[in-house]
Amino acid sequence: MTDFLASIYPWTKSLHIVSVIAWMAGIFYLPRLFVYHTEQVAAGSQTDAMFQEMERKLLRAIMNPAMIATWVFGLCLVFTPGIVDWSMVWPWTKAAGVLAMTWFHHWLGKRRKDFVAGSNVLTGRRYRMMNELPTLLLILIVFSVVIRF
Ligand code: HEM
Repeated sequence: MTDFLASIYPWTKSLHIVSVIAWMAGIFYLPRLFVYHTEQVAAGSQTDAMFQEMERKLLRAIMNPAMIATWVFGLCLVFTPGIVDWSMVWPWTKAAGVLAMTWFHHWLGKRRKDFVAGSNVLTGRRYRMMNELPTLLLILIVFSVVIRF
């Protein structure tokens, strides 16, 4: 199995990076939609329904599959021989960043359901602030995996 993973390594890594890009596109865009949804849209209006549809499609059609693909290809890289040395610091900081990013994804999913139920209580400012979190996590993850301290 590890020989097989080693033989497909360039493919796994390419697919990992492609999935990450798709996932991050959604992670940054969905909270922006929430900001506009909160600040510009009246509950129950036609625009409200349109925003809910955009948010649902973004999460279900792009973000969920991209997150799963990132995890699958990322774990294949973890099990590829010679890639991860757990005695170093970077795999742990990367893992912490990735787990926090996954938590943020699920937090966004719950907030989407709030809009559907008409029970969103967060302000646009709050969504803007939360949007800083994936930026910080992205920096942590990329520095971990590239600098390899
Ligand atoms: C979801 C769980 C994830 C796992 C298990 C995982 C695992 C890995 C591993 C083991 C590598 C090393 C490959 C190598 O050195 O050849 C890697 C590479 C990489 N990962 Fe992840 N990763 C995950 C998520 C992410 C996320 C969320 C991002 C960005 C936000 C990311 C960005 C990258 C990048 C840019 C590389 C290429 C680094 C390089 O070639 O120098 N990964 N990943």
